[in-house]
Amino acid sequence: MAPDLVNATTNTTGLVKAASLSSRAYVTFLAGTGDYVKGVVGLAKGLRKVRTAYPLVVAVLPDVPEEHRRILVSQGCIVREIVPVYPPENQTQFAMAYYVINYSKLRIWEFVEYSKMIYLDGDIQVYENIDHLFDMPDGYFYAVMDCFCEKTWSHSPQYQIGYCQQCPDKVQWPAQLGPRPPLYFNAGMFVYQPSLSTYDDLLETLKTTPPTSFAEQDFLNMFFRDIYRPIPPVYNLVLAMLWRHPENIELDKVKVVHYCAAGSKPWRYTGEEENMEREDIKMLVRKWWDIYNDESLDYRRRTTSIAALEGEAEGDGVDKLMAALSETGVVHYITAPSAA
Ligand SMILES: O=c1ccn([C@@H]2O[C@H](COP(=O)(O)OP(=O)(O)O)[C@@H](O)[C@H]2O)c(=O)[nH]1
Ligand SMILES: OC[C@H]1O[C@H](O[C@@H]2[C@@H](O)[C@H](O)[C@@H](O)[C@H](O)[C@@H]2O)[C@H](O)[C@@H](O)[C@H]1O
Ligand SMILES: [Mn+2]
Repeated sequence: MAPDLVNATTNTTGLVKAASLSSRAYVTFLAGTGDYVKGVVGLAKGLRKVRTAYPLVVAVLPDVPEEHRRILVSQGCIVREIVPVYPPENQTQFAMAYYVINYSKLRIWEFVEYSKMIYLDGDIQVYENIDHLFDMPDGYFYAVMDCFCEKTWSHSPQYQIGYCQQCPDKVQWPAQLGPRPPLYFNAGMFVYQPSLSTYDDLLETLKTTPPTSFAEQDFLNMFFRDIYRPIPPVYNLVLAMLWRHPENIELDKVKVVHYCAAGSKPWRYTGEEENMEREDIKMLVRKWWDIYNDESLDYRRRTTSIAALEGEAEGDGVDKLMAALSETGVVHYITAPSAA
């Protein structure tokens, strides 16, 4: 029988109590056979560097190759295959053609073994611990407000009149365009609660919602409009903010960087696209690579096998074993396979 991994904590009476799986986790999404897997490896190592208490779940589409899945498991990720989600038949011109696969992100509402999750795009890096976001009040959808000033928004009325929610007083929203758009979040990072009823509602609603330029990001903004609560941009720096709204950003306070500006994906960075020659962009790309290349951040499963502990506790029975266990606090131990 294959050994099974358990997390165990020793409580005050020293009894080893198999802890239920932590009901919180980070989650990201990986599709395709390309190089986004580097983004996810970087994210896994970055979360380890900031010593998060929670695992990283990776929702993978069926087209993600076995080799990529193995790499993610070797970096301590929990790999979960999901079935793709497609929007209803449409002639929509997505801002980026590949955005159509991003609707598959909706599957993460089905991960109900977790009570709360923080979703992070694979092109995001976490530079300071953000575990405290899990403690925010339940019942809301937390995310950072987006910016409408990049060319990717040129289809929108906001862009055409020069309105952006990041500076709502710069260009007044004209009454003839109807009510000002509700606050709009970037869907590269959000705090949410998995729920089967919400999941079913999302998929049902999707069937009758005409797709729009920003695909699942637009859809999620519409769906969660009533419970969306903005959180500060330090939790998801949409890079364009650096040149569109520098007055709203204090770079040295940023905890999470979202490499979503054209040409900013660190693993594809050439520095040729607009704004990519900026010193702050070069510094952020270097920071990403420093973590990606840091072998000390690679995952090492601490396997204190029972056999090894029993060796230490030989002749002293279970209490010595408990003592050995409790010294190390939480241990990942592999139960020795049965002799049979
Ligand atoms: O070929 C792809 C494209 C996208 N993604 C995932 O979908 C997310 C959203 O896409 P992207 O970040 O490129 O959108 P952006 O934030 O740049 O608009 C990525 O971060 C990845 O997690 C992926 O795995 N493979
Ligand atoms: O599928 C739609 C995507 O829309 C968003 O990306 C956009 C958006 O942020 C624009 O505002 C920016 O101008 C643009 O650069 C950026 O790519 C999310 O980051 C991504 O996760 C995903 O939801
Ligand atoms: Mn992204």
